[in-house]
Amino acid sequence: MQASIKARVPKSNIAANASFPPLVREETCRRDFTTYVQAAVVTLFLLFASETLPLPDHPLSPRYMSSPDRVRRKPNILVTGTPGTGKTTTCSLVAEATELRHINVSELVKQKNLHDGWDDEFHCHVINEDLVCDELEDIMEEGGNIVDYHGCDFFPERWFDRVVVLQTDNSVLYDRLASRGYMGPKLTNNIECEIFQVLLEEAKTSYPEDIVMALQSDCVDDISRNVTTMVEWTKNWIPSS
Ligand SMILES: Nc1ncnc2c1ncn2[C@@H]1O[C@H](COP(=O)(O)OP(=O)(O)OP(=O)(O)O)[C@@H](O)[C@H]1O
Repeated sequence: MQASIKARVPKSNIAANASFPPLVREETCRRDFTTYVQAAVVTLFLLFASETLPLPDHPLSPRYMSSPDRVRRKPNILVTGTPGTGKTTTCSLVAEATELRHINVSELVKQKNLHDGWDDEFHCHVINEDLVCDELEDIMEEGGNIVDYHGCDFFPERWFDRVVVLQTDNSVLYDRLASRGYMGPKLTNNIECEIFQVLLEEAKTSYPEDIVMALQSDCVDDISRNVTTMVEWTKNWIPSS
């Protein structure tokens, strides 16, 4: 989960330290007792100061340190699944009913150029996962988001309280994607992805199993039932203390 680690470190720190890894490693090996004492004093000072001072983006600043434990007042939901399974339709309905902020990652990537160019074979942008995580870090920490993307293993695990994987019968999905103009490898790859339940496996290996939920999305009734389930869950969600 390199992206998640990187996403926790403010961009400015990543840039500043980008050329230093060899030096840091050497210095670690050479540490003596005095260096440890100095580090402890600096750490204690920063911890004390963090209560009162608006420290800049330092790895020991409150922004960095409190991230994993900060209590969200509203939950974050990730809705994932193969393209065409109904993520955007479902998320926009849930967002309307709950006032969660709908984040369509594919749209965000296009709008903010969070990509490494265009893939001619699959006719899509090549997402830059680090840029996406950096872009979303602060709003995800606040909570109250429903994130929609056909992938899930690069987001930090701590962002989500519930991960929903939408699934669609292969023949239904084939027709849906074909009617959207998908063809060739883009069409077959997505259908294979659905047959082998790639997204469900990815979700189960990336998040605690008890927050991952698979929901069928073959017809309009399924959408309506799934929206009701997710709205109910959101309304009953209790922040962990
Ligand atoms: N359960 C469903 N029943 C009927 N139609 C559906 C269902 N789910 C999605 N559709 C239809 O399939 C098309 C694709 O839906 P949608 O854009 O919500 O999927 P998506 O998973 O967000 O796709 P992508 O990942 O490409 O953005 C839309 O025309 C939508 O109306």
